[in-house]
Amino acid sequence: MERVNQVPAGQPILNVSHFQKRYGDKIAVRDLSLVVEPGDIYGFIGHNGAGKTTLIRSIVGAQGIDGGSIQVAGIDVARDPVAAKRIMAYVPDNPDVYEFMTGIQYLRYLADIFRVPVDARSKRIGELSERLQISDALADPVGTYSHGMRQKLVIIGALMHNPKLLVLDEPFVGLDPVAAHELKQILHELSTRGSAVFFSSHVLEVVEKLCSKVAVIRAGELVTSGTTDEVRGDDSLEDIFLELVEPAGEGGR
Ligand SMILES: Nc1ncnc2c1ncn2[C@@H]1O[C@H](COP(=O)(O)OP(=O)(O)OP(=O)(O)O)[C@@H](O)[C@H]1O
Repeated sequence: MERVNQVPAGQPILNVSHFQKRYGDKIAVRDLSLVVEPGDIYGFIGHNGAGKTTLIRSIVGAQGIDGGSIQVAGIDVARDPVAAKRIMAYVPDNPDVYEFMTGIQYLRYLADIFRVPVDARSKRIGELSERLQISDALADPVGTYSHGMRQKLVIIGALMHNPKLLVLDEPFVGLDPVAAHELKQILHELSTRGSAVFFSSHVLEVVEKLCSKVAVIRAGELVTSGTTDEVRGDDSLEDIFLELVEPAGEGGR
């Protein structure tokens, strides 16, 4: 993967400002602000139902925004959704893929949507499918794939157009240890090329090791964010998480 077009100096890759989202009468996320810079690998953690998927779906434009704003490399996702989608990629928590396509058809389909030239797409598909050990299955229909194989396919598809911002919802769920290791390497490489990664996870050890920055959400509100070192201080991320998300006698769910 070549280096992505540079984001103008001083411009964050992701700027979430006073974001709010409601479902009916219920406010799922309120007044949430965070900034992701080029090169960041940003971990987003919180209890079940805290609001992680809600924010992620609004960042990638899979659902709307009820308050505040979200900008990707300076592009407002609500005002210019197509331009914003062109420079980011989304790996959802449930890798639902067109079952009637083969793996390679799905990847070529995505490459067409994102206008990836034929030589570049072949190179990326070859390299990534080898690394994630799925090359042999690319000729098979997606309907025959396991959950982990679909997850790998969706990850490769997300990397097809070399996104400036890669957003992943629980990306390590269902991946075997080799694939999880490769994915960590791939995310790291993406960040060193000037892109940014934002992902939710319940696997705090991975977040602690991989992420340069972390944010903790509790019941729809951000409780802390910053560099991983700042957030955890002298403790483990797990200790901090339990302290922030489950205060004594409350539980936070
Ligand atoms: N489509 C929806 N309609 C109504 N309520 C919803 C909808 N989607 C999410 N919610 C509610 O919004 C809140 C936040 O949900 P969200 O899926 O964002 O949490 P999460 O942090 O991703 O949880 P998990 O770790 O379990 O995936 C929850 O109370 C959930 O019940």
